[in-house]
Amino acid sequence: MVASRSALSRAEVVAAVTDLLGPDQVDTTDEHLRAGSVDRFRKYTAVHGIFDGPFPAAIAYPASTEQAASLLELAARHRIAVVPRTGGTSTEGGLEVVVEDAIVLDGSRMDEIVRVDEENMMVTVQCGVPLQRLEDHLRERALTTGHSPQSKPIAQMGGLVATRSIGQFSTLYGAIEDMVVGLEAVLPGGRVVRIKNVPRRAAGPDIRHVLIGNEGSLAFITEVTVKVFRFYPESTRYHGFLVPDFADGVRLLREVVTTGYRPAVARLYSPEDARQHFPDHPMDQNLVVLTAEGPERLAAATSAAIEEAAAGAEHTAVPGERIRDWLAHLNWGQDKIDAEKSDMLSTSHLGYTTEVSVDWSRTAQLYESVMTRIRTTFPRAEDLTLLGAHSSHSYQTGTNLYFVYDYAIRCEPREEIAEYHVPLNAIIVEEALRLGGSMVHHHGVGKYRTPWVQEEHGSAYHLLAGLKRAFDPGNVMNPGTVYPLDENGGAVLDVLDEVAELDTVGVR
Ligand SMILES: Cc1cc2nc3c(=O)[nH]c(=O)nc-3n(C[C@H](O)[C@H](O)[C@H](O)COP(=O)(O)OP(=O)(O)OC[C@H]3O[C@@H](n4cnc5c(N)ncnc54)[C@H](O)[C@@H]3O)c2cc1C
Repeated sequence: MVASRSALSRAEVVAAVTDLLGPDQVDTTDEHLRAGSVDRFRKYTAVHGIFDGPFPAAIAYPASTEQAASLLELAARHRIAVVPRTGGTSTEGGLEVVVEDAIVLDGSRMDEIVRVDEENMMVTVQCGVPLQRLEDHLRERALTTGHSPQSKPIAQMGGLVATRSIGQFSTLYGAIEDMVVGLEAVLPGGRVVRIKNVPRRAAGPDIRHVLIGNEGSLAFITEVTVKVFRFYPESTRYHGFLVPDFADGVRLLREVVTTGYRPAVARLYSPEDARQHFPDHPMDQNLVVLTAEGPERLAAATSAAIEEAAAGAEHTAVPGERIRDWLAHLNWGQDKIDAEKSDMLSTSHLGYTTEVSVDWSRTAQLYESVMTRIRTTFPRAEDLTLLGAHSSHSYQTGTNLYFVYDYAIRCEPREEIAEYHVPLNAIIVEEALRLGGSMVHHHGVGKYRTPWVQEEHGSAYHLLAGLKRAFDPGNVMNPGTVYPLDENGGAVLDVLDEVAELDTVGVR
């Protein structure tokens, strides 16, 4: 916990925010402030009503970009910490409040679908539009964003862009950074910037990327324009293959993707992970899932290529309908979140995930090394009830690994994070970095992966640090997220010399 650096008292912060927005747009309900001090990284302690603070002074709901700008001006003037939020599905501590008397800046009331431009194939929305609502709106016009993260029913466009999210059909449509055409955001201090919507340009570095993935640590995203695609639901083909080894599955995914075909879904599940989705899944087999969608002839050709690639590998086919029915229920709405809460309470058991990425040649090695290290070195390994992984997003050069771990909690609820979640997360992150991969594939750095962010970027941390220096030198925006926090509430911006040295001699 870090003390507020504002000269304003907690009551004065609340009064100033209420003066700006009016009482209907400011929430100071104790219960909401407590819940708003954490995210799903602390879902187990939260369900037990354990909140250790600090608690925000207020949750502010701007109704417009102008109001968001005046809030950020106020925050900069008085050095009040700000934690941006939209859908609230964050999993890595991005919403955790670590500085006293902060303001949670909640964009969920900025929820207008501003414009569907069918001619130029893009849609402009405010940050608080839930992706599901946008998709429903587009599907009525036979269009889609192509974005389908599992949190689609709840996550909102501002957060989806701010975290560099990715959806289940990423091999075909790309991740959010491939979809964003232009944006509007408010910088610390209240300056509004708009990045215009053009198909492509070569006017210097791509400034969209200053905002995409900033996790609220540099700016508050108020409006987003994303591409839309024609939607062809009737042409989709579903494929499933059981393969004996995880490495066989990696080879099959690589074969399909690098041959030049673009399946929509391209996934590989370890036996343990597959079993949680298909209760009769054989424990000596891994599951590869591929789908083909798009215009009929393209989907047919992709489907044929998938079958051809599978024919070159030892496998047992899974009926396509099984894959179709399973995919239809993969997303998480509020119903599943609520069911998980009551399960956690009644069973003292939960599941978490850590997602990383690595190149093709080291994917199977990373899978094996994490599984082995957790089984042999994690002191509470006997409490694990599930340990597995899947690859869910593949690229020309490699893929991601999404480790899943469930455990029975045999300690006080308050100790769960330190005893289980943090050390398990650390093993996966460390192994990914050791094998030259990235410590985070799509959930964001949040607050819990900042201990490794300098190692992640090496000599290039200088560039990331420069953005903080340029746009938020007072470290008002989401302190402790992406950039490690120092004891005075500032951001740690030094490059780790030993890692930078490895870069310059070409070891990394
Ligand atoms: C069940 C479940 C399934 C998930 N599945 C996926 C998945 O398939 N793919 C995936 O990528 N992620 C997934 N996630 C993670 C999460 O849904 C994503 O990170 C999502 O993009 C967060 O969107 P949100 O609107 O909920 O953002 P929030 O949770 O509100 O915020 C997330 C982060 O972005 C910042 N932020 C929020 N709004 C803004 C803004 N307007 N401007 C600047 N910063 C902002 C916050 O400070 C925080 O750091 C899943 C999460 C859950 C709980």
